[in-house]
Amino acid sequence: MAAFKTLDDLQDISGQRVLVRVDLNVPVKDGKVTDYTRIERVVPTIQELSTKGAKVILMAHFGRPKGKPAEGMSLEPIATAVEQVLDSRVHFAPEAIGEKAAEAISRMVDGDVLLLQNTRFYEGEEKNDPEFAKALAANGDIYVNDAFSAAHRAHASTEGLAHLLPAYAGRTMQAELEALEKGLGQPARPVVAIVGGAKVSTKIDLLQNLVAKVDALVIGGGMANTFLAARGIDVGKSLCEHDLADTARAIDAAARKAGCDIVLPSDGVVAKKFEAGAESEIVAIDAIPADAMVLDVGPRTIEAVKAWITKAHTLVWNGPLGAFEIEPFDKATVEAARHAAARTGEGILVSVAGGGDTVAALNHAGVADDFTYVSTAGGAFLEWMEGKELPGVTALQA
Ligand SMILES: Nc1ncnc2c1ncn2[C@@H]1O[C@H](COP(=O)(O)OP(=O)(O)O)[C@@H](O)[C@H]1O
Ligand SMILES: O=C(OP(=O)(O)O)[C@H](O)COP(=O)(O)O
Repeated sequence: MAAFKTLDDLQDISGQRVLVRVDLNVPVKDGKVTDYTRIERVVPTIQELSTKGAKVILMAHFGRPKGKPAEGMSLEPIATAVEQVLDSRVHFAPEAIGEKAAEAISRMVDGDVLLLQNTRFYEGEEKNDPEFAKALAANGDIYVNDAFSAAHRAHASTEGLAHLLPAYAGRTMQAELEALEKGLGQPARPVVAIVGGAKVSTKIDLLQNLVAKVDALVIGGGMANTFLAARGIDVGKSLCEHDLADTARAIDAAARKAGCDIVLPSDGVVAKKFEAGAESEIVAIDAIPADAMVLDVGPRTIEAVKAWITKAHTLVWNGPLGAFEIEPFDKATVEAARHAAARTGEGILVSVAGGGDTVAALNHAGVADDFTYVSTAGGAFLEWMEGKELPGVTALQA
């Protein structure tokens, strides 16, 4: 890994405006943050810069608002959550660029912390538009990227800005890369990956290379339905991206070629509604009712997943096996997590898990501290595992 500058290289920054890219894309339910891990992980960088007298200007995205303001995706409530964790005032600017942002920044005194509005409220962010990056850069003297979990995105705030201002890696960016290298640089075999969750279209391509790196790929969550459908199974109303059937088949073929076992659910827990208290039943995977959706893998699959964890010496995990936020659909994720934690405790398994919701799921299972390493990153972690370049990291090395 080519070196990048870190906060150790930043001397005498009192009064400087430091634009810090953080990942505040945290799980939220009924307007409340349900897992603070991502916020907690950026505290060291914020505090270090603030203590050194910098004006700390946080940039982040929240959700996928598609380039314009969207209801429920303002970062304003997240500023309050950051404030709680930091235990000191976090100001909020209702815009990320332009007059309102500049005005809020001009009111900052040394050591202040301010959060800018969701960068994805602007088309230029995801397009990595140089004009948008310039508009962001106009409000800063220095750029720090502490969002490892968004480093797989070549966006203006994660990549473009690094070319416009003196650029440094934050403490979390640094710690994540070091920990992943230490845990997974030379993984002991067998290596088992578990991939689940809901971000099917953005993660499915990663599996094509991942199968060459692991001995078994266990697929659960919404991701599994797309593979099952590609194999001709009727998944009813389940979360499924039918247009990705060819991609799923190509991954199946790549796995066969690489000698990687693909492990798909043999049974599922289905319900007609995705809500607490919804009636659910366990069905064989080829007997999913047309009007129901699979919200968790079933007990036979849980045993198969646990058997793979037992065989493994290294486990990489992104994406819950089911919709763990709602009982009883948390069962598979909780059981697999507890089993992996126990094997880790016995010194048999190196377990590395990542992703905003995956971390929340491990916290829900009460085992986040029992894994070898828990990354804040999901997609970025998988891309790192694949050996792909992460644009947000590469830009810091330029
Ligand atoms: N079978 C399923 N159907 C619908 N949603 C699911 C299913 N399994 C898991 N999920 C959802 O996937 C979400 C997490 O996915 P994702 O964002 O990809 O994970 P991460 O944030 O850890 O990278 C959770 O909110 C969970 O409810
Ligand atoms: O939550 C994130 O990624 P993750 O779900 O892979 O952990 C990051 O904030 C990136 O978000 P994105 O996948 O909408 O670009």
